[in-house]
Amino acid sequence: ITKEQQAFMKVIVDSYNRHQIPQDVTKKLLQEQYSAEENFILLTEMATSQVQVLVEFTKNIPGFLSLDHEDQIALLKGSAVEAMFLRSAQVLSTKMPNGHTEVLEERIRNSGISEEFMTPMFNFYKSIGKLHMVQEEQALLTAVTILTPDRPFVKDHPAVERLQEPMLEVLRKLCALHHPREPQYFARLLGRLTELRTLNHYHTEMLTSWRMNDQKFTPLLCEIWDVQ
Ligand SMILES: CC1(C)[C@H]2CC[C@]1(C)[C@H](OC(=O)c1ccc(O)cc1)C2
Repeated sequence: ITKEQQAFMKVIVDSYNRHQIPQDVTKKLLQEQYSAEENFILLTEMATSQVQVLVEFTKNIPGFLSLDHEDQIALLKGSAVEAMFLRSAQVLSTKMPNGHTEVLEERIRNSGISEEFMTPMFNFYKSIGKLHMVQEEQALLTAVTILTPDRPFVKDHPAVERLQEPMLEVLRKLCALHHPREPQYFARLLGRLTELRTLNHYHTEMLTSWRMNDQKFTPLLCEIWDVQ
């Protein structure tokens, strides 16, 4: 990894670590009582703070703010669900003190999300956990996901590709460095991005089923997912 690639990576990793989910959100997971409404409110807080963290992280991706402004919005809206699942998969499979993970899983299971969405979501968490990604890989994989050129309404594809390519190159080198005995590790990481895309569909279903039961989202979530 060259000197400038190291500097490039440091910007992304520091930003990824700086913008963690506020402790008060995760702390509440253990305290609040245990009804479907309470659980939904907690998940709403969690999702809202994850979107805020996503926006901050994205702004620090080298070159992102020099993209066309409408394309910046299109990339954020197009990747929000995937980035959220990626981050919560990492939080769930690594950072959570044990006991938290089970509580969070239980709250997710009892928040009015339909069962058919649960399975693919928890399968994804397990498949991410099994990869034992290091922090740099997590940060870069999230940045690669955000800089996906073929999101809906993106006008200047080549400009996004020019940002994503160096990211992929650094990620490839990182994988070889941290997983020397698994030559296919990088390919497996990118395979997770394909699995992530399927979750977009389930997520839309989940939002719709919540709306049916007249559940309230926050303005930020309404804006990023064009609901209400
Ligand atoms: C862990 C998750 C990624 C999984 C369950 C909670 C999440 C933070 C996310 O919740 C929402 O998207 C969501 C959207 C709107 C809302 O009011 C509440 C949650 C789906």
